[in-house]
Amino acid sequence: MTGKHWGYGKDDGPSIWHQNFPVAEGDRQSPIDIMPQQASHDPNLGPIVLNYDHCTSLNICNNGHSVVVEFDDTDDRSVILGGPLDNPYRLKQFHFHWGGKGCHGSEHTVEGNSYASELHLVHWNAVKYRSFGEAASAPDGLAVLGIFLETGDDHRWLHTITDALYMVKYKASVTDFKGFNPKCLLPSSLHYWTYLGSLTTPPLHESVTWIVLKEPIAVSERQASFECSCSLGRKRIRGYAWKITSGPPSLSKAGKYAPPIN
Ligand SMILES: COc1ccc(N[C@H](NS(N)(=O)=O)Oc2ccccc2)cc1OC
Ligand SMILES: [Zn+2]
Repeated sequence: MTGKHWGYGKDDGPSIWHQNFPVAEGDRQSPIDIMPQQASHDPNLGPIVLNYDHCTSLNICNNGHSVVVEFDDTDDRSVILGGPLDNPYRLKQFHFHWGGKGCHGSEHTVEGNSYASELHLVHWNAVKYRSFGEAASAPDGLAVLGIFLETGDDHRWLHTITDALYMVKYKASVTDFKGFNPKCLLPSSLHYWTYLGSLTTPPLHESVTWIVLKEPIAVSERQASFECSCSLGRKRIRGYAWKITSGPPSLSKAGKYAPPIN
C-alpha cells in the first residue's frame, strides 16, 4: 500500500479517498452493484480455469486493512486463466472483506443485496508485466476473483484460516501459512459475472478485470463474525458497470453443463 493513510472512518473513509487518490472519481471504479438482468451473455466467454494445485502459499498477515494470505508468485504454479483473460494471471494473495458483528461486509452487491463477507483472490499478468507493482497500474494488469460468503453451514476448510487468525490478530503481524490450496474455498459452480473495474481500496488503480462468482460459499455465523483489529469497513458502491457479461455455463463435475445460477 502507498504511504498515504486511508481508512473507513468519517475523516479518512471512501468519501474523501479522492483527495489523496483522484482516480476514485474515475469511470471504472469498484465495487459495483451487480444487476443480473442487465448482464449481457457473451458467448465468446469460456469457463475460468484455476490451476492452484501446486499451491504456493507462504504466510498469513494482518496489514491493518485485512488479513492477507500471500503466495509465492515467482513462477506460474498458481494461476487463473480462461474466461475474459488473454493470459494466465499469477496468484499473489487473497484476503477477505468482513463486516463487523451482525453487519454484512461484502463489497459487491447483487441487486442491492450484500453478503456477510467477500473473498478476493488477487492475480497479476506476469506475461505482460515484470512485477505486481507494474501490473497493478496497467489496465489489463490484474484479475481479481470475487467469491461471496453467506451464513449457513460451517465451512470445514475456513477453520484453517480462522484458526491462524489468532496468530495475526494485530496489525503488521505475520505467521507462516504454507501448503494452503484456495481451491477448497470455491463453490461448486464457477458461473461468473465479469467487468472491468478497479482495486476497491486505495490506491484504487483501474487495473482489475473482475470475475465475480455467482454462487456464494456457506460459512457459519461464528466464522462470518470473525473480527480482528483489521475489519474493513465497506466502500460505497460507485454506480454500476456499463457492460457486465455473465460467463457461460461451466462444466460441472459430470462434464455436462450446470444450470445457470441467477
Ligand atoms: C499485493 O498488493 C495489493 C493487493 C491488493 C490491494 N488492494 C485490494 N484491493 S481489492 N479489494 O480490490 O482486491 O484490497 C485489499 C484490502 C485489504 C488487504 C489487501 C488488499 C492493494 C495492494 O497493494 C497496493
Ligand atoms: Zn478486496
